Amino acid sequence: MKMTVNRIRVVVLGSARSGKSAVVVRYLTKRYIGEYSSTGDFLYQHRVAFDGASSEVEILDTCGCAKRGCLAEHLRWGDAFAVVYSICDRRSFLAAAELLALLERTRLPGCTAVTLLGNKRDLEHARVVKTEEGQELSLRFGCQFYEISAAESSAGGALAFHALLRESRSLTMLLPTPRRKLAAYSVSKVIGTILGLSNKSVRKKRPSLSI
Ligand SMILES: Nc1nc2c(ncn2[C@@H]2O[C@H](COP(=O)(O)OP(=O)(O)OP(=O)(O)O)[C@@H](O)[C@H]2O)c(=O)[nH]1
Repeated sequence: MKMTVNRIRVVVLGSARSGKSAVVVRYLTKRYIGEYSSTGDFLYQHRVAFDGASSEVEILDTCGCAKRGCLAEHLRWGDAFAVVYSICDRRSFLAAAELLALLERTRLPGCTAVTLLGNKRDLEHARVVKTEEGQELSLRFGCQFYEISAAESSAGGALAFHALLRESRSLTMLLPTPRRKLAAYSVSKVIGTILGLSNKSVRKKRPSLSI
């Protein structure tokens, strides 16, 4: 049987040092590497097969210090979003809440797969964000929620990414093409309005690095 292939673009957002790169690399390679460059965005590409279909997945690991203009581009570029915070850093949790609110304002409701990831679960002794707070936040924004540890295991992150990809693919199939085009146009306009940018400045600029 011939498999159909679709493309899913995932954007990983969150504060600096919340563990975005560790989570992405753990998911893609099953390995944990302690330190990563935080000087720019990284684009990874891989292919996954599930439910009898194959997807070309592009994962954009964003730099936590990204400027607002970059954020607007990222929001427009992505089909699905993983918002990462550290359970040991309340500011990263508050930043995650702001990102979810921004996603809600700039994407058409019900058309975008989003997951909230509370990372560094292995550091229980340093926890400052309760599991219930993550659950409540995800309920408020109607997104998925997982607490994971990139350092400890690859299972939690893999579960979270697969669930995100599955939801994104289902949404793509449900949404007829003309509506998808309309969604992208509207999103670009809304972001431009919120951040005071022209349509031109939020056009996709593809990061150079890929594996
Ligand atoms: N204990 C523990 N440390 C982690 C975990 N995930 C990441 N770290 C550490 O947290 C620090 C930041 O991780 P990064 O993956 O670079 O975080 P980032 O969000 O990509 O950071 P920026 O690139 O600055 O935005 C590094 O020292 C990682 O080793 C985890 O699950 N547990």
